[in-house]
Amino acid sequence: MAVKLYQGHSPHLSHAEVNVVIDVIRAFTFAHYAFIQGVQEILLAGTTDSAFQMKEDYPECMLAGETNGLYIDGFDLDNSPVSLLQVDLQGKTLVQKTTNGVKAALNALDAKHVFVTGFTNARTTAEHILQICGPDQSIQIIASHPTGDEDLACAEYMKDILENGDSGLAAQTASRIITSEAAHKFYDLKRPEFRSGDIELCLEELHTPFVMKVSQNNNLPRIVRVDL
Ligand SMILES: O=C(O)[C@H](CS(=O)(=O)O)OP(=O)(O)O
Ligand SMILES: [Mg+2]
Repeated sequence: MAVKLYQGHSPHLSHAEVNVVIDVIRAFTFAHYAFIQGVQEILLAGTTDSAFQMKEDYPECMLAGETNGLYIDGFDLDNSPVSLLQVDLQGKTLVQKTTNGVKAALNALDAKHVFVTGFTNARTTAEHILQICGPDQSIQIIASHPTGDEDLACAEYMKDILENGDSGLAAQTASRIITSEAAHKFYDLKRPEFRSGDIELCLEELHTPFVMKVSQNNNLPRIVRVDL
């Protein structure tokens, strides 16, 4: 199984059997918790304007996301997984717009299967890929933060599972996440808009029986839940 790692919003990718886009802090941890809270699907928006356009086209949907990590005026939700714990999203459609993960996912659609995950669903996603891929198939893992270590650590963790069947890197990966540059602001008391609880959720591997796959129906990329 050929597993290659990339970093950034738009690395030069070949066509592959599988692309996995990683965003630990916080886009795809947020998405994971949204599915746990019952969301139906998550449309991917590359810009704030396109998110508002989707809201016009689909008035029932809810807008979620951030600019520079902060809530966007006119959105229903920000990009905080903690904020979702009290929200019932049963049957809802979200539109998600974020700085790194969503952009990288929109640039990684040229593959037979496209998955997204944070650390919370990384092992489940890697084990699913082992089930669906043969030994000669190509897998590309994209760490979406252009310079951060959190997504790269998670990508290396998944690569280890894919190549060695298991990984003893979970604790080391969690340590790299919590000490990453992107995590610092969540522990800065001068920045109350960032909650340390978000990082705690980003660090906890969950054992939920589904993966998050990007479907490209009618040219509108969306994350859907695939039950295992
Ligand atoms: O919302 C987030 O945590 C980040 C914003 S920043 O890179 O930390 O400023 O966006 P994401 O697309 O989830 O990495
Ligand atoms: Mg991130």
